[in-house]
Amino acid sequence: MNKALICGVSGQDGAYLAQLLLKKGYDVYGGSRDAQMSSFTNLVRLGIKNDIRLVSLSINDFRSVLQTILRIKPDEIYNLAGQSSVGLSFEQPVETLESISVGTLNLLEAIRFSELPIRFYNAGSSECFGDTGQLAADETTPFRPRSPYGVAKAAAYWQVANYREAYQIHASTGILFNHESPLRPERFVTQKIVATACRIAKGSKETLTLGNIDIARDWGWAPDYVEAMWLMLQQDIVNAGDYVIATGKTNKLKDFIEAVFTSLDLNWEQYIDIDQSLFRPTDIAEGHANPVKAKRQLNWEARYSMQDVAREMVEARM
Ligand SMILES: C[C@H]1O[C@H](OP(=O)(O)OP(=O)(O)OC[C@H]2O[C@@H](n3cnc4c(=O)[nH]c(N)nc43)[C@H](O)[C@@H]2O)[C@@H](O)[C@@H](O)C1=O
Repeated sequence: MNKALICGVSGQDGAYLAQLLLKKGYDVYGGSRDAQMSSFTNLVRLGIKNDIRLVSLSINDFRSVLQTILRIKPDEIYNLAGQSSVGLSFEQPVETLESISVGTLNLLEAIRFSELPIRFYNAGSSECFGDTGQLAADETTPFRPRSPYGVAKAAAYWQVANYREAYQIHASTGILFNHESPLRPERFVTQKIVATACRIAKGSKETLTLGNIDIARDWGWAPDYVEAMWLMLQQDIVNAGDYVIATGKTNKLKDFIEAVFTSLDLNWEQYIDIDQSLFRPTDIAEGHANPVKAKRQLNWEARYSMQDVAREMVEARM
């Protein structure tokens, strides 16, 4: 039986990936900073909490990483741990850099030290590209991050690339564009919109207070994206590398808002408030992606459009 260790199992992607690997027959170990204290609500919601071997693991602490790897001897490690909010990274830049960049380095260094044939997936991000204007970013597009989060993800990306070249480790970074689901917390804009709209539809007298709604993103469906992570680690070592994962379609945030409110028979323009304090010091105006390498190499394609994502998220709440 293949053994997989998911670092950051309590988050949206960790939970869906655990579900996928269990279905594929893996023995799944789930790492979380304090496994005794965490309630693992996402795992409970998917009904898989009791099927996962939960372990306390702080990827910022090399001793903790090394001991865990030597004890479990996993075939595959998925690094989904660390700060995930771009907005919060402006408030907590040091924690962001440490949890993402130092955390990834600790994992790579422990894999190298263990001399085990472990395959490694690293959660990268389209935030690394920064603003590419109308250009659809692919694996050759230079990074110009515009947030502490993007800077930290870019550093982790280069660490992975270096360990792959220098030590022939089977290591890949998935450069994932935005991907959403009912497990998204309200800190992210899609769930904030869906949760507020659903409350209004049920009679709440609130407004939806947002920051910059003139942005555009490539929004996909998280359960689709965890399949791409797994596929990267099933490649021959020559194809271990970096992959842009996205739908290839960009939508305005206003279109997402409209899709959600219209599905609830509401006119969104009546309920929106703009709060300048929610604007980020620097933001990405539009994100465009070209995921053709993933299609060609992994035979992976996004199945859900932005409209499908909006519908599924609303249905899960109503
Ligand atoms: C690829 C990338 O994807 C995600 O990062 P994100 O794109 O920052 O996601 P978000 O949902 O926080 O913001 C999207 C956009 O929406 C704008 N926006 C307006 N008004 C509000 C608002 O009220 N809240 C929030 N959160 N955003 C707002 C905000 O300014 C930004 O332009 C993470 O998964 C990350 O881990 C990741 O890697």
